[in-house]
Amino acid sequence: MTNLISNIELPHSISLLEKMAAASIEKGPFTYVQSGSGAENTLRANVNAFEDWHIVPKVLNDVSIRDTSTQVLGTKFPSSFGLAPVGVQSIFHADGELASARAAAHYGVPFIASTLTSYSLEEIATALGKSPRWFQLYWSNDIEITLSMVRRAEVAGYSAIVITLDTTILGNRERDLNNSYSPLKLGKGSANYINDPVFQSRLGDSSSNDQAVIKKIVDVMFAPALTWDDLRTIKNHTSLPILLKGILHEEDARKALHYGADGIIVSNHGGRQLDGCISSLEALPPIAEAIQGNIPILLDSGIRRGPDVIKAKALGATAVLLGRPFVYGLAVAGEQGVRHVLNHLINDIDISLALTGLSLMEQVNYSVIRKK
Ligand SMILES: Cc1cc2nc3c(=O)[nH]c(=O)nc-3n(C[C@H](O)[C@H](O)[C@H](O)COP(=O)(O)O)c2cc1C
Ligand SMILES: O=C(O)C(=O)c1ccccc1
Repeated sequence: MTNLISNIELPHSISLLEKMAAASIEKGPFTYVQSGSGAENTLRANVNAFEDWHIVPKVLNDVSIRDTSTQVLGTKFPSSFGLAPVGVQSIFHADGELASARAAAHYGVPFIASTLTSYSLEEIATALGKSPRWFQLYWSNDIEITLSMVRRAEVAGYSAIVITLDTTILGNRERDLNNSYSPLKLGKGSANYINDPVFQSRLGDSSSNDQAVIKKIVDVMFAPALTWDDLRTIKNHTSLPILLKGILHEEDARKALHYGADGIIVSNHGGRQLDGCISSLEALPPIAEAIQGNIPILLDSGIRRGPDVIKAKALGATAVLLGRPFVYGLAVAGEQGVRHVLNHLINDIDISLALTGLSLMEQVNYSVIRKK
């Protein structure tokens, strides 16, 4: 790995940073973060969807003092965005999630730790100190492993569980297949399993055989047989709020309400799962209509700049999550690179709010946006 760790000036646009990341790390991991599934139609649609909406700014509103924050289930999002769960971050930088967690903590930006991390959820919690954190659960087909991870997340101070539902199986990522690149098979997303007492108890004699451990993780990590009724199990075993990630259909938004979800995340996994599926921003308005303000709605997939956050808020999102951009910062310069990306977006969001003619993010609504 050849991360550029120096005092060089980092660029103030994500597309330039993406190019630097491509030059900083090997082709396999770079393609892993950049690519989407199939023809990458949804990957492109996620970004392009923001061009279908225009902000209609207002003037003479005294925007001298501003507040871009929002609250989601008792967690403060200082700039209305948090970091999306991204697994296997040690393929981008040796410090992996510890670097991105420290950068998030520096700005008080909420961090969502994936199940498939390179460092354990406890190590990530230590890197975060008192900074806000949620745990993203890949519900295992072994329910005891699932519940064990939820218990560990509670103990380590995670204040919500995000259950990702769009990954019943992995999407068809052609460019990764062409590179024969699979971080999981390299054992890069194993930390939460090998540190789990229930998972360990499942290993028996094979606990010292790395390949056997990886195979066991791959065997248990997803649960394609899951149904809505299974959500009751988790609600019976934790008092933490539950958010459902990967909702795109308004009927599912209604079901989420019916089954007692505390929040939803409108997401297509950054165009990495079903290619050809709807962009997150296009999916948002009917979902906001179905939810009627009953529970918070987060959105990810395609957020790159401050105006994107204004548009998502105007169409009904409470807050948004950032995926690839912070990973590009991580690949280029570790914690400092992630800090750079966060600082840049924090400023861009503040500037965008002021120039929309509003002083509070909570004032952003449908009246400041128009469809092209
Ligand atoms: C390298 C990479 C790894 C990811 N790993 C996970 C994961 O472990 N769990 C999860 O729920 N989503 C995962 N995602 C999806 C993100 O949480 C998020 O939905 C997506 O990146 C948002 O789109 P954006 O990259 O356009 O911002 C991953 C995304 C990337 C790029
Ligand atoms: O790549 C992903 O989108 C993802 O969710 C993931 C993360 C780590 C390992 C395997 C899949």
